[in-house]
Amino acid sequence: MTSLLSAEHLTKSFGATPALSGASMSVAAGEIVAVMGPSGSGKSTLLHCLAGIVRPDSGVVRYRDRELSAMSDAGRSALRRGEFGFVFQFGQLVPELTCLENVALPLRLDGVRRRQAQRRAAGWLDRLEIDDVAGKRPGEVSGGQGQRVAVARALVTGARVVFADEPTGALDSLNGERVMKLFTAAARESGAAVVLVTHEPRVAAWSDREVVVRDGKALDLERAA
Ligand SMILES: Nc1ncnc2c1ncn2[C@@H]1O[C@H](COP(=O)(O)OP(=O)(O)OP(=O)(O)O)[C@@H](O)[C@H]1O
Repeated sequence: MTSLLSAEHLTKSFGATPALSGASMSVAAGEIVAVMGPSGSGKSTLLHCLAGIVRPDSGVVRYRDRELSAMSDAGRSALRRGEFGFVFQFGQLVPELTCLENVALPLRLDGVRRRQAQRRAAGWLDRLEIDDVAGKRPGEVSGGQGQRVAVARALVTGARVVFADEPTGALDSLNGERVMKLFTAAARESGAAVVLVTHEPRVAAWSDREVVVRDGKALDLERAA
């Protein structure tokens, strides 16, 4: 399978602490990949390098035909805005905006007119089964609803890759399952690839493939069917 996004032999240290020591992995278009491994093994650092947030000390990150590791900060920011979406453990929604406005925000930043942005945002809220929270602010909704808003916001611009770092880490298992079910269905429907960092096998079970990170190295595992 040709890869959409790949990391080859990444190394990254924070001071004297090595976070990555030769990590490689790849993601195909539309594929959902879970990145697993013990605490401190380098999962988040690998995700941040793949997403162009952190520049590795050595090694190559490629997205399509572009080498992220060789791009300027401005070039990587533009790529992130245009092609990538993000979901973190705590949704990181803008508290002053309604849920609908939060989902519409990336479109508004891209210059889409308010009415059209809100219409598209409403479609995503509907797809994630949270149209009832459209007019509420993030502080007025449950953790699971907030994470579904964050998923809608990550997908609304037509992102080709969504990076999710412990997206269900703050939820109980029932809500976590619900978020993963709707998240993976929405990503598959829009053809977005997902790179999902998680500790939890139940969350990883929603992926097509698992990559295990240990001591800063990544091991690609085929999912045992
Ligand atoms: N910004 C930073 N400054 C200093 N050290 C860091 C930084 N980010 C990560 N590290 C260190 O790099 C190593 C890998 O961290 P990373 O967060 O990538 O691991 P992780 O597998 O995602 O951990 P967890 O599952 O606990 O979130 C750890 O030893 C961590 O302490």
